[in-house]
Amino acid sequence: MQTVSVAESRQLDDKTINQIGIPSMVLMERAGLKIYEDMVHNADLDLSRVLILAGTGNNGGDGLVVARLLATHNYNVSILTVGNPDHASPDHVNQQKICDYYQIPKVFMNADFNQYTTLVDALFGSGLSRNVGGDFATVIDKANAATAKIHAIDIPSGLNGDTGEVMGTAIKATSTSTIAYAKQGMVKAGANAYTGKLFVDDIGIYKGDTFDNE
Ligand SMILES: NC(=O)C1=CN([C@@H]2O[C@H](COP(=O)(O)OP(=O)(O)OC[C@H]3O[C@@H](n4cnc5c(N)ncnc54)[C@H](O)[C@@H]3O)[C@@H](O)[C@H]2O)[C@@H](O)CC1
Ligand SMILES: [K+]
Repeated sequence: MQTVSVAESRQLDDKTINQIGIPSMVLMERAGLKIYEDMVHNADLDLSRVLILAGTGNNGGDGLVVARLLATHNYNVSILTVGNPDHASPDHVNQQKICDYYQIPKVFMNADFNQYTTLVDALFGSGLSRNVGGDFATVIDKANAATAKIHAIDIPSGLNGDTGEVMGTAIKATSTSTIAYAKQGMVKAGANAYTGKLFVDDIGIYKGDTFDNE
């Protein structure tokens, strides 16, 4: 399986958005659509009650697109936002406004995760930069202890995308939808216990200038 480092992944995202000119909200929509499709076609997941665990960056933004697509297809879905919304990324803010239009229910830190059949891990992706603590660690540990299965977006939160090390604590997912390429750390020995079944989603991120037209 072809893999990239976290830095390479971020460079490819940056090139796609800032040099090639595909707007980041378009990429986020495509990511959310693919992840939604991975989830609805994954027989391992029971989507009768879904909780989106959203950080305030763009990984959380992907999670909010999934929340909206589930809601507009009549799935029962709620959102738990973790972190300071005042520091949310611009795309996350836009996605939250769309979720507000659809009045997708919000729950808080005291939510009982055992009420849900599937948790979507959208806490951190390629932006993870230090060990996980505080509310993020509480939510990750509570998710892992819950009866619900977990579908992770891009990288199981807390897993180091380069080394596969656990940064304090990390989500143990049933399945992971990773964007464009798997990240190097996700294929290291032992990482499979965190990623579960891996889906690699092509969302139009730059992959090179040569095309095979045969
Ligand atoms: N439209 C886009 O820009 C795209 C975004 N994508 C998604 O965006 C993700 C990357 O998004 P971001 O760069 O916003 O980063 P993340 O959403 O991964 O992280 C959010 C923020 O969390 C903070 N943080 C890092 N480590 C922390 C810790 N231990 N405790 C508390 N806070 C911490 C950082 O300030 C970081 O900016 C990808 O993994 C992918 O899911 C992809 O869908 C590709 C396209
Ligand atoms: K994640």
